[in-house]
Formats: sequence, structure tokens, C-alpha cells
Amino acid sequence: MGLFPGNQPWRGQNSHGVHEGAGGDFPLATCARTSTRRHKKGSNESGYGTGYVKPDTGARDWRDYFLLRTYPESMRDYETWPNRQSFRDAISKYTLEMKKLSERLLECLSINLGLSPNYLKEALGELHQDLMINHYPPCPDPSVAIGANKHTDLGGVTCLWQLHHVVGLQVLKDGEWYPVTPAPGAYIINVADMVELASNGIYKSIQHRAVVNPTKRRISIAAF
Ligand SMILES: O=C(O)CCC(=O)C(=O)O
Ligand SMILES: [Fe+2]
Repeated sequence: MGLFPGNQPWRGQNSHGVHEGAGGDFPLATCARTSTRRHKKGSNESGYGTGYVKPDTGARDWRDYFLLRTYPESMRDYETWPNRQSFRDAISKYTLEMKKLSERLLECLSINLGLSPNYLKEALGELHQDLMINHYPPCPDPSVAIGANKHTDLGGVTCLWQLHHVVGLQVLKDGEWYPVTPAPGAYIINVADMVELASNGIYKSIQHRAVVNPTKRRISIAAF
């Protein structure tokens, strides 16, 4: 969502080819908390934490997350990563593919503007990538809680994987919230703030949020 310039019809597009091999039970909380440290609010260091919701929103946060700084590689702080080689290998492999995907998307977005394929990549500079693993436990009363409050993402493009097909992501369009139903093997691509800035507002950084589910937990993985 948010892939198309503001003056074009609004629609989503699936990019298929992803297998949910990581499905099943993802032991985020145990894995992250026993091996890493708490994320410092406002910092971009790796670590685990809970979502922050401003007191005036009236909704309580209902999210655990695990933030990993992954690119540039020199900024990886392995001391904050779970100390399991299989985890590290999987994250390294996955984030490399996400890096390639986002670079390719930046090329497509540039070409779509009638500019050189490298335009957005050069405007954004060296790729800084974070991986945010979100875990929303089932919430007995979703009317008083929100998983992730309304926001835009800060980077270039966000590649979001919604696991287990649990609906939760919503995007804001003309003042209305629309659910983004997970499709098997598809990523959600969100245009984020830096692409809006570098395209002079032709691409819009999409406002989005995640709501919680009364019976099912939800996991999403965002690379931005
Ligand atoms: O869980 C989701 O679908 C959204 C997560 C998100 O927006 C984020 O991590 O920035
Ligand atoms: Fe987001």
C-alpha cells in the first residue's frame, strides 16, 4: 500500500514468492528476553521492548517488539542479538534479501518518476536498515488497546511480512481506516517518510497502525 503516487488510483499490489517457512510457533519473547537487553526508548540500538503510546490517545499499547539494527553491517551490535548461531544466520540471510528488495523497489519507484533508476537510492544515501519483529498477544478487550498506534515509517520503503494470516494492519485513506488483509506469500510495501521527501511529495508516506485481536496473537516483521 502507498506504492502509487498520490494522483493515481489507490490500490494495493501483492508481490508473491515468499514462503512462510518461519511459521509455527515463534518463540520471540523467550528467545529475545533471555539473550538480549531492553531497548532504550528513542534510541536505535537493538533490543526488546514494549510499544509506546502517548497518554492522551486513550488506548493502551499491546505489543512486544524486538528491534535489530541490521545495516550497515558495521552497526550490528551482536551483544544485543540472541546468542544462537541459527538465529543470527537466519536474520542475516533474511535482511540481505530485504535489502535487495528495497533497493529494487527504490529503482522501480525512481523509474516510475521518469528519473534515473538510481535517483532515490542516491538521494537516500547509504541504506540503514532495522528489523522490527512485532508480537501482539491476544487482547481480551481490543476496544481499550491498540497494537501499534498511528504512525508513518521513517525510512525509504518498509517491507512488512504479516505471519499467520491474522488481520491487524490498517492504513488511513481519506480519513478512514482500511484493514490490510494478509495474503499468503505476499509482502506489504509501505512508502515511508524519506521517499515522500525525496520525491517531493509525489509518493506519500502512508499512515498506518496495527490493531489487536481478542483471540489470536499476531506477529509481523518489518524491515525498514
Ligand atoms: O504490525 C504491523 O502490521 C505494523 C507494524 C508497524 O507498523 C511497524 O513496525 O512500524
Ligand atoms: Fe510502521
